Amino acid sequence: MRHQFPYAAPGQVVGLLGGSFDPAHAGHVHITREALKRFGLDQVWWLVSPGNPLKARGPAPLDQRMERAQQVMQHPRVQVTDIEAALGTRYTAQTLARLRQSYPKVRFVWLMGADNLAQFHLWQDWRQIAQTVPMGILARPGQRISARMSRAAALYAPYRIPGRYSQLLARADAPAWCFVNVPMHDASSTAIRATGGWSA
Ligand SMILES: Nc1ncnc2c1ncn2[C@@H]1O[C@H](COP(=O)(O)OP(=O)(O)OP(=O)(O)O)[C@@H](O)[C@H]1O
Ligand SMILES: O=C(O)c1ccc[n+]([C@@H]2O[C@H](COP(=O)([O-])O)[C@@H](O)[C@H]2O)c1
Repeated sequence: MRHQFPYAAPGQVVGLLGGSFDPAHAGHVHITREALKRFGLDQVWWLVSPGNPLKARGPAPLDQRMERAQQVMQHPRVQVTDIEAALGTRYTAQTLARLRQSYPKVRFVWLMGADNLAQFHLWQDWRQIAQTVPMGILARPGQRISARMSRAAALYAPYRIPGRYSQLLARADAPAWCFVNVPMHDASSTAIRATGGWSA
């Protein structure tokens, strides 16, 4: 398997969008483009996961998900990577620790959809993640309330940057997070799998 470690210049701000991408879809592309703009990011790297530790069902093979993701996401400032397979990490806290070691002069921002903020307190070392990297949260249909009411949102409420100041997130010291009410896109991998979308 070919592993890819992208280049980032010292001082650049890189958004990380981790996901199963099983398969990648227009919703992923939409939030990536919005994140680049709203958080003033230099780049976004997709981290195509070897397998979400909280999902019982294994995803499609990584090579297949990488290939589809590369077809779907084409933008000069976005890289589709299998960094976690290369590092041998599955837990985000471990991935972030390794990336910060490998790219000491790069600022990372963790990106996720609102559904993942709602579940964030179930992740391994979630407080450590929140205290290490700024987090940019993007609206997702049906998830606004559960995200805002979540345990992580409550614990880190004093550190929330209002959406209208989203450009400040990347340069803020963690903990810092920002929920942006971007126009919503209702694509989901579950819906695509249910309609046999992998064969499309
Ligand atoms: N339509 C969308 N709007 C906002 N965020 C999204 C959207 N689709 C995916 N995301 C976010 O992108 C990241 C990767 O998502 P993932 O690959 O799990 O896709 P998914 O559509 O949520 O998949 P599944 O339905 O299998 O759970 C997650 O942070 C998720 O919240
Ligand atoms: O580290 C964890 O405990 C953890 C638990 C659940 C999900 N994640 C990460 O969250 C990202 C989104 O996962 P998914 O399956 O919802 O696309 C992906 O990078 C996963 O590795 C991480």
